[in-house]
Amino acid sequence: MTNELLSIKDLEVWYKTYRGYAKVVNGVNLTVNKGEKVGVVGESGCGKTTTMKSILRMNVQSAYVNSGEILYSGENILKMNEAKLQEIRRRDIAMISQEPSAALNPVFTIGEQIRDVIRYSDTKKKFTKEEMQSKAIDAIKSVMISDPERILASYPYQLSGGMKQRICIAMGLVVPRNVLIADEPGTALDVTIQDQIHRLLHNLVEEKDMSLIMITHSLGVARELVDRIHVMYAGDVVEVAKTDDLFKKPLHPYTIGLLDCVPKLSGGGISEGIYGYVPSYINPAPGCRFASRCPKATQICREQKPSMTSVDAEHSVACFNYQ
Ligand SMILES: Nc1ncnc2c1ncn2[C@@H]1O[C@H](COP(=O)(O)OP(=O)(O)OP(=O)(O)O)[C@@H](O)[C@H]1O
Ligand code: NI
Repeated sequence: MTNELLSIKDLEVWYKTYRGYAKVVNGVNLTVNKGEKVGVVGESGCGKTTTMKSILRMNVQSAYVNSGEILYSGENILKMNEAKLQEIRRRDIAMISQEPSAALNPVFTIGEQIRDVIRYSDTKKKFTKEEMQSKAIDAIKSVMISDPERILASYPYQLSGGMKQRICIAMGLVVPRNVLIADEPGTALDVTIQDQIHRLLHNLVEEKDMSLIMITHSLGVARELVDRIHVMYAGDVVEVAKTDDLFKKPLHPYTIGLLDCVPKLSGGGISEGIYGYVPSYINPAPGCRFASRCPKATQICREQKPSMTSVDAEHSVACFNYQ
């Protein structure tokens, strides 16, 4: 456990809504080791972004952390003062948003924005203009964009969606950091570009020996990119395993349903997927949140929340009736 760099413990995040609290994140546990690539996989609305935004305390005002800890190098980020939190954001952990356009400021050039990231990464050191420009150029080149000078002088609206997403990656990597959180980079893009962006991210993270938390809907994408997978359903982590083990021996009925959605080269038509949808987070039913959609649900599943059980050293599942 000495290798553990970031760990989320029993995190609960609720949103205040006019109908009452939406109890979205329901006691999530998640760990990332030094240099490890971890995936968080689950369908839309299951709380991936809410969980990830909690790490850097970037959730909207109406989000409320009901309980839990987020330990980074042993210190609880949720309890840090503002100055310490800023330092972590500038130097330790970067997050690439699901929406690149929202992450870039429309009134500043790309160059101005990248130079700001460099400038504030070390407030004691004074970078010269030339130093900052050369770092910015290297960052743009590293994400496979040619003509970096022109790009640095451009405004976000002058760039394509794929370029903006690359710029966001460049901004996340321009300062050496320990952890990169990538929230579905590429969802807004076509599949070929998405794939290129995933590869690029994977290679850059490996080159710099950073840890990666990759959020995605798709187990297929996670399989290509990460060492270990956390499967998330309706605010709960329901299964954690090394990527290969998860594919060889999926245990949770939800994971098995998700795997049916991964397209197979051998064909076999379109799978049925998982029937139903993520339940409401306002006044959620007791018990396992997957019970209403689960082919294996029994009485106990509707009454008690299953806790995480280790089946192997590195494989755990939260289910009363797993395979
Ligand atoms: N500001 C908010 N106020 C109220 N509810 C919210 C707010 N933001 C998100 N939610 C709700 O929290 C739940 C989880 O949303 P979240 O964005 O974390 O899911 P996600 O897993 O990242 O989904 P996606 O894959 O579509 O990005 C959803 O039901 C969503 O409607
Ligand atoms: Ni999301």
